[in-house]
Amino acid sequence: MIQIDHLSKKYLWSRWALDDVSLTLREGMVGLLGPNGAGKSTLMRILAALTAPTSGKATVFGIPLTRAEEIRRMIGYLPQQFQAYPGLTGTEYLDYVGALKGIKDKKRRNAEIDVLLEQVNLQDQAGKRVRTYSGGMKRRLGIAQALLGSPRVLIVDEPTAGLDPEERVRFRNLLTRFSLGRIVLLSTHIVADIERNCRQIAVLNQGKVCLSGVLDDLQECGRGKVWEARLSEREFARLDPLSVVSTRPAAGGLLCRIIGEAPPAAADVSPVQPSLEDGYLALLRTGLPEGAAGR
Ligand SMILES: Nc1ncnc2c1ncn2[C@@H]1O[C@H](COP(=O)(O)OP(=O)(O)OP(=O)(O)O)[C@@H](O)[C@H]1O
Repeated sequence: MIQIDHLSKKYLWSRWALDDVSLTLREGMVGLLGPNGAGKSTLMRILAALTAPTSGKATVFGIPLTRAEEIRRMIGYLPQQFQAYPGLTGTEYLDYVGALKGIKDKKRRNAEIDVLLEQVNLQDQAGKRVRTYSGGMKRRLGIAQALLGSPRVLIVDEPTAGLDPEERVRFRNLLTRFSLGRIVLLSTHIVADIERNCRQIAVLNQGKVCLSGVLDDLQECGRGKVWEARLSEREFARLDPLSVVSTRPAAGGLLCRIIGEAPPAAADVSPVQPSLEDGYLALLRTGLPEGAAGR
């Protein structure tokens, strides 16, 4: 379990990147959602013992962040801007990381690297230098280095950025398998990345936790706030653009999915079931529904 108590972080010349964050993260996949600048990467770097908080504390399986070496040995981390040495081959790079992670036995290291290369679908490129890899291939190498050594906690910062749809699905399945009996903390601003496979989610906005719970809690945030309206171009022009989730052409104008506390002013409007993404957008735009506390 990861226990986070009143963590705050302020960078020099910046507003609070994290503002009194308290969360309990349990075994399984945990999705950390939030818009750009919400504080996701900052929270992850703090939990990986790479940045110190300004105030507050956290423990990872009972070990406080102040025991940084122990924390780092327990955690696999894929940063948002992952870089590997360009002159090494994929295998050489993983071998180097494996040695750093304390896998001393060369045979064991090689065996683990072979399995990982296959899991991230890099086995055919493993002998080539990293400088020749595409962005998606580098990302997959980053995922492999984070999984190396089977850490008890895996922290992956926007891991699917730059992956094609097929690799995205492969990666999601890999993480789900890996999360059995471990904590996998995955940050994203793409709701589809956390659909189905996350047991727990937390939503950050402007450094604060605005929801901690399960996927249904997020979907509930959209209840009574999602509308489908057939609009003329003139009606559409009067809408707040931020309230429109999607539009498609329809007879006599546009069919729009709209988020708002009240239905849009239009003749042809009906309420619709919120999707998970609607719930997320409604939460960011209109806040928690009345009486909701998350868990
Ligand atoms: N090294 C830094 N120095 C100063 N300010 C920083 C630094 N790193 C992050 N910030 C600021 O802290 C806030 C949170 O940034 P952070 O990168 O943690 O957000 P994020 O949710 O990961 O965003 P994104 O989804 O865009 O990656 C932002 O306002 C950002 O500008």
